[in-house]
Amino acid sequence: MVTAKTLQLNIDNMTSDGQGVARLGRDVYFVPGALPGEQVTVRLDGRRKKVWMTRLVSIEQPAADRVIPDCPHYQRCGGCDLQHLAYPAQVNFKQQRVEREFSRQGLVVLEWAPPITAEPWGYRRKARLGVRFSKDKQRNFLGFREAASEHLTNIDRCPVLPAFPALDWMRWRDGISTLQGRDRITQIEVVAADNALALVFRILKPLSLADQQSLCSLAESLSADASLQLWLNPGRDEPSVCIFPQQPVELVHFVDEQPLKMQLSDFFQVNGPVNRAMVQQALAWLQPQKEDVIWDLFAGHGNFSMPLARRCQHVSAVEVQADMVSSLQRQAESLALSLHAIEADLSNSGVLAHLPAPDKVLLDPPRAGAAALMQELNARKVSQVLYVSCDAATLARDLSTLAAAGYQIEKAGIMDMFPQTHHVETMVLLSYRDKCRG
Ligand SMILES: C[S@@+](CC[C@H](N)C(=O)[O-])C[C@H]1O[C@@H](n2cnc3c(N)ncnc32)[C@H](O)[C@@H]1O
Repeated sequence: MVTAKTLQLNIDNMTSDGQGVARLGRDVYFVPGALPGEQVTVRLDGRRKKVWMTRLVSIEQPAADRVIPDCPHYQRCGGCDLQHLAYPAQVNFKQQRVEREFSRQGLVVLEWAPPITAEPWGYRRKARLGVRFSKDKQRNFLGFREAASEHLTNIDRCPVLPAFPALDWMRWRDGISTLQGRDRITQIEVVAADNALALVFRILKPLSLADQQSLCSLAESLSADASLQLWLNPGRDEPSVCIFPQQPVELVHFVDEQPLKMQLSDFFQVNGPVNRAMVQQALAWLQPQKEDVIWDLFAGHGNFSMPLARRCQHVSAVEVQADMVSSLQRQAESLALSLHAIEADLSNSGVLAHLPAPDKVLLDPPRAGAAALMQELNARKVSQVLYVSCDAATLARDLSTLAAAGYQIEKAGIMDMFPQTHHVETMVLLSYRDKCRG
C-alpha cells in the first residue's frame, strides 16, 4: 500500500506553516519537521490534491540551522512547530515569508524596519491546557492536545510559558488526582499578567468545599510571592469565581509604561516585551498629534487606544466585545482621557459612518483580516493607516486593495510575537497619495 512506502527527499523550501517542501518529478511533498537543505527519509501518509503528506522517518543530512528542540514534548504537543530551527533562522524565515506574500500581491514597501524580537523562551502569557480523567487508568492527564488529535500529552513543564513555580504541572496533576471531583475539571487557562498569575479551572459541575480547599492549599504552597490567583469557571459564558486568594488584585499589564487593566476573558497580546515594543513602534510611526482624529479599530481592551489617548484628544476605539468596550471606557474616564469606546461589529463597515473623519487609522483585525473595511478606507482617503496583522496572507490581500486605490506602503516590519511557532505579526504604515493631485 502506498501509505506504507518510504522514500528519500531533498528539501528545498518551506511552507508558510513551517513544513519542509520537496519536489520529485511532478510530485510535491510536505515534510513536517524538515528544513531546506536537508536530505531526509519520509513515510508517505496520503495525498491531498497534488501534494503528498509525509512523516519524517530520519534525517540523512541535517541543515546547518537545525537545533535540538528544547521541549521533550515537541512535535507531539500541537503548540510549537519551529523548535528544530535555530532562533535567528526562525526570524529570517518569517521575514521572507511576509516579503513573499507581499511580492505575490505586487506590493512595494519603501522601507523595511528591523524585526522586533525578544527572549524566545518563557514568553507566552496566555495558554490553555487540557485536563482529563481516564476511568480505565484511574488517573488524570494534564497537558496540551496532540497535534491534529484529541489526545492529551501529559506535560511537566512547557518552555514557552514563564518559569513560575506555580506552573509546575506535575504538582497540579497530582493535586487534581486526589480530588473527589477529579473528573469535573476539563481545562486550565493560564493568564500571566504583570502583577499576578491567574489559573482559571474550567469545571463541568461545582467542586465540593473540601476539593476547593485542597486546590487552595496547593495554590498557597506554589504561590512563592503571593501573586497566584485561582479561579473556577463553570462555562464559556459564565463569570469565573476566585477561590484563592480571598481578595484578588485587579490584573494589569504594562504598556507605554502605564498599567492597562485586563479581565480574564479579554483578548491580549501573548508576548509582553514584544507587545510593548510593538506599541512603541506604532506610536513612533503614527506620530499622534494632540488635534488628530484617530480611529483604533479592533481595539480589544485598549492596547493601542490608551497610549494614543494619552497623546491626542479625539480617539475612537471600536471593538465587538462588549465587556472589553465597557472596561476600556471606564478606564479612560478614570484617567480623564477623552477616549470614545464603541461596541460595534466591523464586518459591517457602515458602523463607522457616524464617526468624525479620521486623520489616522490604526487597525488590528483577527486572522481573517478586514476585507469589509477596505472600501471604507479607500473612500475616506485617510492620510495615514497603520495596519497590524497576525496573518500575512490576509494582510497582503487587504493591502493590495488599498494600494490599488492610491495608498503607498511607507514602512513595514515583522514582530516575533510567537517564537518557536510559524506565526508572525506584521506592522505596515500606509499613506494616501492622491494621484490626481500628484
Ligand atoms: C488581534 S485582536 C487586537 C486587539 C487589540 N488591538 C490589542 O492589540 O490587544 C483583534 C480584536 O478584534 C476584535 N474583533 C474580532 N472581530 C471583530 C469584529 N467583527 N468587529 C469588531 N471587533 C472585532 C476581537 O474581539 C479582538 O479584540
